[in-house]
Amino acid sequence: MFLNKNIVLIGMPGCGKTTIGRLLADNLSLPFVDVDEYIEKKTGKSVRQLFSRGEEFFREIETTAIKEISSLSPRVIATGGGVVKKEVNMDILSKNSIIIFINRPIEDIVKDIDADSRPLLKDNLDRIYSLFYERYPLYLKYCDLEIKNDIGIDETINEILDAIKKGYD
Ligand SMILES: Nc1ncnc2c1ncn2[C@@H]1O[C@H](COP(=O)(O)OP(=O)(O)OP(=O)(O)O)[C@@H](O)[C@H]1O
Ligand SMILES: O=C(O)C1=C[C@@H](O)[C@@H](O)[C@H](O)C1
Ligand SMILES: [Mg+2]
Repeated sequence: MFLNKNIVLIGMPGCGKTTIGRLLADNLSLPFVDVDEYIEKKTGKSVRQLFSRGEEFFREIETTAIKEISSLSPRVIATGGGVVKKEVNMDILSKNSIIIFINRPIEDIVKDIDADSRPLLKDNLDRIYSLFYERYPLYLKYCDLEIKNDIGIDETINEILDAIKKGYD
């Protein structure tokens, strides 16, 4: 399949963006970029270290990273869970791309998630529910395609590939 657009994955922390993104990129023979990993490589600091200087500090770096990454296409881009908090991020990402919301049941996310490595959830895993209620409408608003990740990873990837082939509507 020939694609000249970026595929951008959005969704809650732990919904499967990185895992699915890597496999999808392999399948489509496209480069894969994970925004959190790009930021860590570029700054030489962990997301947790950057967050310790305040969320706003991290969000500025995130927006710059998104500008840099989306100027190169086509590729598969896995975003950080909070990317939808700034409209400017989504304006940049929506250019020449298919935005896919990976919708994984919150109960499955809670089972898997390593809260200690996540600045917004550390010491308060319950916060994931409030993040979910805040962000769910934003993920829906900004996506071109919503894909449920409620069975296996391979099934989810096949659904994405089918939807892209069919023109995703
Ligand atoms: N459908 C699924 N079945 C089983 N395990 C899954 C499924 N989807 C995701 N996972 C697992 O959930 C964990 C979180 O996935 P992943 O790290 O890809 O999420 P993410 O959206 O990139 O999270 P983050 O916001 O931390 O970047 C991984 O261990 C992954 O293997
Ligand atoms: O959900 C969030 O707001 C975040 C998710 C991670 O991917 C990181 O981008 C960071 O920890 C913030
Ligand atoms: Mg990830």
